[in-house]
Amino acid sequence: MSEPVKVCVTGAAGQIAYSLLYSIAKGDVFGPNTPITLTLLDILPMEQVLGGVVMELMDCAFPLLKKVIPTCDEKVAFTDIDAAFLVGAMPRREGMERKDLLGANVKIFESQGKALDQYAKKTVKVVVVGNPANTNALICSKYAPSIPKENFSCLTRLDQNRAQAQIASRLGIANSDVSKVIIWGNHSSTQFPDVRHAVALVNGKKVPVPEAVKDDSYLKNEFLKTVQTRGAAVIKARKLSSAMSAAKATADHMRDWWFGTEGDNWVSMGVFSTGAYGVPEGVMYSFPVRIKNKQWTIVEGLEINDFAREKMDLTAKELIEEKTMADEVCKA
Ligand SMILES: NC(=O)C1=CN([C@@H]2O[C@H](COP(=O)(O)OP(=O)(O)OC[C@H]3O[C@@H](n4cnc5c(N)ncnc54)[C@H](O)[C@@H]3O)[C@@H](O)[C@H]2O)C=CC1
Ligand SMILES: O=C(O)CCC(=O)C(=O)O
Repeated sequence: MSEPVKVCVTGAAGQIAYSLLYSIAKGDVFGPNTPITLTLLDILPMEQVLGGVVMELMDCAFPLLKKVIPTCDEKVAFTDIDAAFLVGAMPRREGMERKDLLGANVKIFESQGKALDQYAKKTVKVVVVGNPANTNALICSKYAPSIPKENFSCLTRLDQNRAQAQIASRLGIANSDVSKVIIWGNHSSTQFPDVRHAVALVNGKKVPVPEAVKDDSYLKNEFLKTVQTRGAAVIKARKLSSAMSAAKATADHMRDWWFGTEGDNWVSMGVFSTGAYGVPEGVMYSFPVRIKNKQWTIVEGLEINDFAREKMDLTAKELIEEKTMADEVCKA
């Protein structure tokens, strides 16, 4: 067996972590032969709950799990880690937009950015889940200048999975028979779920999704709205935000970053924009990426029509506004 991968999960006493820790410890993310040591960060009032999570992890008797360290200290949580799942943040409640969380959550990511900068390996891979995820990831990276910007990302895989599942259900095919769905932009209700380049396997044949669905109006309206507002719909129904699906998507995100994407397939990740597809530089924007040797590259050359351009610009505008607000919060 190889050396253990050192993994930190923040918000470890919360609801997403409850599912995510199971997946990580079982080997779904770093592979079935990779031992893991876990540091679990949460805040002091959650210390007792965190203790319960540690007991349960122990009682699972996972073969790969070598050590579990619960802590409320960022130094202990981040020292020498290889991968960070930054989940810990306040979730929104009914009636709120995710950016309403900026005031409360952005400071967490300023502090954790500084701590990652000081204590984590420079090769650490960071996925930010806590909302507003794109802007939190941007702030975290800003305050960790010694770690390459490419090592920071935010979760839009849940939106990708939602879009994929909607199309599969519409076509009556398996989820795995839909690929190359793209999420552009912010993990918010302005995101642009784009299936113009997506492919469906129908009766053994690969067909472009728009051709298979045969309903442009559905794809431009109902489908878009359903994916954009899925988080709010779950909150309305559960009175709690998505957790199982968020954990599954987080595990998918890091697994693909760790092991790479297959063939010419791509996945969506929020990453630092350097201007691809006319997206403004300096925001964390979700793009289609291919991954090799733990490095992502944005898929080039996809055609952007007027409809897509408008949607992509709208979500970029929101991210620029969030960035300004976040910088103000950090200055205060
Ligand atoms: N990007 C995405 O696709 C998704 C993002 N989310 C977001 O993930 C975040 C967590 O959601 P849940 O687990 O449902 O919330 P939760 O409230 O169940 O758990 C959050 C945990 O974070 C902890 N926490 C708060 N401040 C912290 C700090 N400074 N350091 C470490 N831990 C801290 C809390 O004590 C709590 O245990 C929320 O912001 C939610 O909106 C949720 C679903 C999907
Ligand atoms: O919608 C929210 O604010 C919480 C969970 C979330 O981000 C989602 O379900 O997409």
